[in-house]
Amino acid sequence: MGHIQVPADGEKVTVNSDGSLNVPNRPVIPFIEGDGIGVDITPVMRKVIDAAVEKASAGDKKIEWMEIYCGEKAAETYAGDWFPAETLEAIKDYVVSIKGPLTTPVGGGFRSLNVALRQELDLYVCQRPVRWFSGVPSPVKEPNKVDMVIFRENSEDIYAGIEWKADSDEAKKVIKFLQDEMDVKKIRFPEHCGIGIKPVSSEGTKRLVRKAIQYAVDQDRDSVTLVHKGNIMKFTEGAFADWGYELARDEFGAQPLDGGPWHSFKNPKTGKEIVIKDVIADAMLQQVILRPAEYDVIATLNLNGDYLSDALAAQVGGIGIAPGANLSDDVALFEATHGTAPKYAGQDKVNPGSLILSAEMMLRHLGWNEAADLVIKGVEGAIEAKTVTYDFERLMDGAELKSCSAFGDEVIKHMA
Ligand SMILES: NC(=O)C1=CN([C@@H]2O[C@H](COP(=O)(O)OP(=O)(O)OC[C@H]3O[C@@H](n4cnc5c(N)ncnc54)[C@H](OP(=O)(O)O)[C@@H]3O)[C@@H](O)[C@H]2O)C=CC1
Ligand SMILES: O=C(O)CCC(=O)C(=O)O
Ligand SMILES: [Mg+2]
Repeated sequence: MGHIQVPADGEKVTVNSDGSLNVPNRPVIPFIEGDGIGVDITPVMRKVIDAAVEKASAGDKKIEWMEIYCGEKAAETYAGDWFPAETLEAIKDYVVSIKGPLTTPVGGGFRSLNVALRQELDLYVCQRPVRWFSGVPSPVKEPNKVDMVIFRENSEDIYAGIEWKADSDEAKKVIKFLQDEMDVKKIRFPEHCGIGIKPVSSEGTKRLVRKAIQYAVDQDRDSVTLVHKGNIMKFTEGAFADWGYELARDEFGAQPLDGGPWHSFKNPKTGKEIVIKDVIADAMLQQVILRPAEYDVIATLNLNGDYLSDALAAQVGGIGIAPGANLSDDVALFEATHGTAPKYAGQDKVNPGSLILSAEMMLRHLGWNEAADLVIKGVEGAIEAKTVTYDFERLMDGAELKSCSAFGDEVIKHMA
């Protein structure tokens, strides 16, 4: 049975044949509140975005929010169904949505609903910009040099969820197949061994790297770095780098630099050189700390991208201020990088910045740039005034501690 209440006054965002969006003045935007701190941050995000849209359009435009359900609230609403089909349909049908974080149990229990949403909707790009806002406390000396955009592959890698528990019939069968038919002798302890499979394809890699390079072209960026662990996982992570370079040559006319492996090509829009390079994932984690100015757009596989997202966020103040988007060729689902932070749930305490900035990305995606600019102005103003949530306050001298909702009000105040 349906539980989604469609707002009477709104209209759908639609996709034109060239992929551009038709955005009415009162678009219906589905939102998932989210588990844990979702109850705190989602209403604050909505209030901030409504204020920005109203101010930017002098009241001509308004988002018609439509609640859709996934996770704990879905289980309550849909008699135990954590992942209602109606929710998936709405995200597809309404084209642009936003979600709070959803809980995933560790070890046993159900698979990640966040990952399932990305897979079911083929939201193959996870785009996570990482930039510093002046005044945000950071553990590094020059956080202003961090300005990177992660393009994390969202549909493949070990996140595909092809794994079997140790001692299960399936794990035993796969191990026996590997030993008997593939001559595999390297499983160190085959008796009680869990098995996971890591699919990485040419198609999956190329569609992700294409988006990353196109972004570098459109946004006048200097480089795209392919991050991989190809020295160890040659046919998955190594192939990711090879296919990335191949795509850069075939579709963007990149040529090897000094005999390779790095490549470069001229940005057709600016005439400036864009370098395509690759770095091995472990080295990358120290490079981004020691030499952040050398990295710009990053294209990487699913697990590397997950690790890099939180690590890079720490350099610019933590995952309280780390936004993101999950994108297919036509559907967009915006979400913060962080999770449900259960110990803070319902306390009106955490930083709503990540979800607010995810919504800021959503406003730009809709073409509502004036409203997006106001959100940035408000966030910058609230941080500069040192009126911040606990995560920043504990690291800043002379800051005034604000609750989650009071920080949202500060953001709105500083839009003026
Ligand atoms: N996309 C999604 O929906 C995601 C869901 N998850 C899920 O969330 C659950 C909890 O995961 P966990 O590993 O604890 O990671 P979380 O990201 O939920 O929290 C880890 C820590 O990050 C800090 N943090 C997170 N969000 C904020 C915020 N808004 N403001 C300030 N600080 C914040 C807190 O640090 P401190 O303790 O220092 O204050 C918190 O304890 C798991 O079920 C996990 O699977 C995880 C990531 C993404
Ligand atoms: O799905 C989850 O529970 C975690 C996902 C995650 O960490 C991420 O997408 O960054
Ligand atoms: Mg993560």
